Amino acid sequence: MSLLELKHVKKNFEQAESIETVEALKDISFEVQEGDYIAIMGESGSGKSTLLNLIATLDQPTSGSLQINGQNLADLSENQAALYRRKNLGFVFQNFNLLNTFNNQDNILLPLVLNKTPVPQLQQRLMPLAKSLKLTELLKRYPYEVSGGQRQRIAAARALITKPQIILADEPTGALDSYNSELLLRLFEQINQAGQTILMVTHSALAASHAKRILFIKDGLIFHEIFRGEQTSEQYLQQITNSAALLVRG
Ligand SMILES: Nc1ncnc2c1ncn2[C@@H]1O[C@H](COP(=O)(O)OP(=O)(O)OP(=O)(O)O)[C@@H](O)[C@H]1O
Repeated sequence: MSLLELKHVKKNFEQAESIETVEALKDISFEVQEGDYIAIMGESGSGKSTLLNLIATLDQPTSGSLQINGQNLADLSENQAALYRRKNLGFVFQNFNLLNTFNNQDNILLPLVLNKTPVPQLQQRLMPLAKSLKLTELLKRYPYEVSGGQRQRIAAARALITKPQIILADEPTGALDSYNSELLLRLFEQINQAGQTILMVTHSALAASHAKRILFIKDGLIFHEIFRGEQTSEQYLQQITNSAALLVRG
């Protein structure tokens, strides 16, 4: 059984100011296996965030189905969906909301505290993650005392600390310089090798080249798909750049 299965997913938005319906997703079908690392690329407005929001149960499809571990997401009540999100999903989104009244360490630990994780486990989970993201020195400081890139790394640590089965990342490196991007992508690779599944929306060919598989979305449809396979990093990056160019032209 696939971890995630989307069948003929369609999402329309009615616009308040217009009689026209926006067909954000027209007919999307694909499967995700446990341990996959998938990048989703596409022009602005092609439907990437809409797709991620449906998988996150933050929105419902107009038609079609989404199943996770064989469970149809449409059958979940609001409470069950909230529980599913907290237990199974980690969100690494650009608009990180860190709490300025908590120091960085408490911000990262918050999801574990909410899950009532036993206190001895808190530090055991925190320390390796803080080390990989080079946050150890910043733990006692407050979010407003660190840089934007550091804040984003803290938000990523908070999303990853529960070891979610699926990580949903929307432009996780969008606001990061190359040093911070590299740290985050290296961590994504490590946790993927350890078995966590990642779906990452990105505009960056370099970020996408860390994924094993890339879906190119155009006008609400999957336009093209590529796999890393046995290619070298250079060959893969070239293939991504060519595919992205095709997306604009095709
Ligand atoms: N809540 C909404 N109401 C109306 N239209 C929407 C809504 N959300 C998205 N859309 C429209 O759906 C289409 C897809 O938007 P989406 O945000 O999924 O694109 P995207 O590929 O993530 O773009 P970007 O790369 O710019 O973030 C766009 O035409 C957008 O204007």
